[in-house]
Amino acid sequence: MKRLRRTMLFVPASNPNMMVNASVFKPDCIIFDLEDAISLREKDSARDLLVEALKTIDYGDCEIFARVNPLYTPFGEEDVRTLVAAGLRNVRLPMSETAQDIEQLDKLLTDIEKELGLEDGTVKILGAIETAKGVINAEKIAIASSRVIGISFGAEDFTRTIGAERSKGGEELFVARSKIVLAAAAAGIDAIDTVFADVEDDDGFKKEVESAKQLGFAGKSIIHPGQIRTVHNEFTPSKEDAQKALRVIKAIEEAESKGLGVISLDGKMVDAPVVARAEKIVCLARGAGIL
Ligand SMILES: CC(C)(COP(=O)(O)OP(=O)(O)OC[C@H]1O[C@@H](n2cnc3c(N)ncnc32)[C@H](O)[C@@H]1OP(=O)(O)O)[C@@H](O)C(=O)NCCC(=O)NCCSC(=O)C[C@@](O)(CC(=O)O)C(=O)O
Ligand SMILES: [Mg+2]
Repeated sequence: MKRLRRTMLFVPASNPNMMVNASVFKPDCIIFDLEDAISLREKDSARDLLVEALKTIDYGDCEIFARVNPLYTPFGEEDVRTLVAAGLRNVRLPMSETAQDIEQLDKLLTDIEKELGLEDGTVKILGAIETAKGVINAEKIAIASSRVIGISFGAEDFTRTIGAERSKGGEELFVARSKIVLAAAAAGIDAIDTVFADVEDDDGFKKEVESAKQLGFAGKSIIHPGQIRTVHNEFTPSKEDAQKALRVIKAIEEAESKGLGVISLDGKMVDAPVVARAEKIVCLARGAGIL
């Protein structure tokens, strides 16, 4: 079954309280952060803490990622080596700007897997795109390695690199968000939308979540457990939609057995794209336990 990545909750890897409690809130994914939420002084101690957490805490069904430091920093390679040895299987690479950035990580992972006796390709990559250059290269980043299971958008750094302020309407983000969705769709991987930093602005957050769904993202990076419910509500089909999708699939199966490829159901045409959409709804609904 396809993994749901509706919510990816950032948790600073220097905060034991948050690290222990993160899965209680039931995000689909947890991203332990070693990059921007961690000061230079704490880089080594946060990595050590995360190793302990990976070895000792049961995070249940949550998919675990670590946002390592970029490989061009003094910390990146050490982060990847130490954490994979401790059991990490998903690396989020910040500041992914070119296919070469992903290829460099891919090669490092191949070496580490060999050293640890792991199967080649065990560790997956999520390419975090957060600069103008990264957005321009999104298609190449998305297909740079078979390890890439998704690409994400980081609007805080992106607006900085294009010299814009982040606005409530998000006009400055529109092209980049769409380009990332298209690149992910063409590669057959997930696109994950940006964080929304104002944890007290519920209305603004809801609008941004709605537009993320409308644009085609699979989910959203978030920074606070209070943001989980809004995202899950938007990205989970209702029971009614799921039942309707099942009827569509059943109807087309019956039609196909009679040699028909297109039919009418409740006065609406059902053809291949409608069926594909219905299958996606059923898949999401099953993953979320609705069906
Ligand atoms: C914002 C705040 C400080 C507020 O803290 P506060 O303590 O005031 O919040 P409260 O409301 O008081 O918390 C109530 C209870 O929830 C617990 N609780 C809160 N947050 C929790 C959490 N995340 N995980 C588990 N537990 C949590 C808390 O421990 C407390 O538990 P308890 O004491 O037991 O009651 C906090 O949330 C936080 O640190 N967030 C993560 C920040 C972070 O990681 N930033 C980096 C990633 S973005 C970035 O880098 C930009 C990017 O790179 C992105 C890209 O590229 O994608 C780009 O460029 O765009
Ligand atoms: Mg960033």
